[in-house]
Amino acid sequence: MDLVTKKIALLPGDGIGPEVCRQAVKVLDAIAERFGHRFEFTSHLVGACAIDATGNPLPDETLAACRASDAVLFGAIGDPKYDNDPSAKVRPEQGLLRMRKELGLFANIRPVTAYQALLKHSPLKSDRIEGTDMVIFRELTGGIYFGEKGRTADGVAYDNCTYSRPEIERIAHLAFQSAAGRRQHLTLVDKANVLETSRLWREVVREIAPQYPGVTVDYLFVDNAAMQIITNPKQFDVVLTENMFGDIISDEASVIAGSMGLLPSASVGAAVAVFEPIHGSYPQAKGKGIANPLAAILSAAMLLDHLGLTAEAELVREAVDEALTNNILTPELNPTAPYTTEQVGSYVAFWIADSNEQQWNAHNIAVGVSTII
Ligand SMILES: NC(=O)C1=CN([C@@H]2O[C@H](COP(=O)(O)OP(=O)(O)OC[C@H]3O[C@@H](n4cnc5c(N)ncnc54)[C@H](O)[C@@H]3O)[C@@H](O)[C@H]2O)C=CC1
Ligand SMILES: CC(C)CC(=O)C(=O)O
Ligand SMILES: [Mg+2]
Repeated sequence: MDLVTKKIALLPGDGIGPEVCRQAVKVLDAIAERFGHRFEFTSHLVGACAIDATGNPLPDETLAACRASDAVLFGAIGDPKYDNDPSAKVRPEQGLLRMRKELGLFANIRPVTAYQALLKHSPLKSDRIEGTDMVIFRELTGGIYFGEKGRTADGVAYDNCTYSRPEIERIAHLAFQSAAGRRQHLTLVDKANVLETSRLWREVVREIAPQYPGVTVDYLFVDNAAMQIITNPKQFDVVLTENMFGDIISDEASVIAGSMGLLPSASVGAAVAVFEPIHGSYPQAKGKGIANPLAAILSAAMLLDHLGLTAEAELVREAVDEALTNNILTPELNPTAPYTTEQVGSYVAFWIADSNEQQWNAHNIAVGVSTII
């Protein structure tokens, strides 16, 4: 692979967003150093910090910077002062939703893996989850999150859910293509026994299926899917679903990996792609050094894949596996001998920088290297 120069827009956001983003940048810097690439980072406001500074959760400058970049790395947005004020008209989440809409990020791809080294930490039985390897394709710019919403004169609240054929078709094709390159199995999760939008999803997916003759298609109601994802996750390969169902079942699926701090995602569409952990701003953890940075780091690996840097992405994943295997884990996974957000990031970065030299003691590296890198 030739050496590359890439512009990466960083949108760290709120809460733990900046802490986990910092670790992902450290890891990308280690990749650049090792392979001779150049990643040019610029940082921009989004979410509550953007409201505080400008009154707008997605300033024009931020959107322009995303459009001018080769890729975007996003942390998380959200702040309790808005979560606890239902009457707030301007909210951090509007920044994230508008960014997705403006950049046309119609597909959010969320891989879920049961890591061998973490099976023992899972609240789920190992034999149920061992070998799980699924990817959730969540529609990201339609459905109830984007429908007309409001209150009527007599105080009734409403959120409309709409989907058009083209909105379903474009993500369904991506999901089918993914399934065709994996285990040839696609499950559409919907609520077609009740919702008209879900019936349209089934109709469209049924029409498209013959274009992918090798792929077996299953249809599952979302309530049933929520149960089966936990009790029998190995049956799933590619899961295709609408915006809100995908949001909910992917948080649930993070229990299979072991933590919300482990699930990365890629949001893709027509133009620039955004890479973001699936978790939120976890405000209770802000500044405490307890947030798991691996979801952000694995999102950076997806970013590398997207840029065509597959060997580099693979090295990041190897380094993460190494951290998991050596118990270099934040407290939600390792409460008795936890490492900090920064130590976990440093361990991964150090392993990338020096993975041919594996003589060192894992603990010393994680503790010592944080002052070096
Ligand atoms: N993409 C985004 O920016 C998202 C933003 N939000 C916003 O985040 C704020 C907090 O929302 P919550 O519902 O509490 O969701 P959250 O994802 O921030 O946290 C939920 C729970 O997941 C765990 N968790 C999350 N990230 C973790 C990490 N990196 N390491 C270890 N454990 C982790 C913690 O137990 C936490 O209590 C809200 O303002 C919400 O609107 C929520 C989800 C996504
Ligand atoms: C603002 C929310 C839709 C964010 C969220 O929960 C997510 O994208 O997973
Ligand atoms: Mg969510």
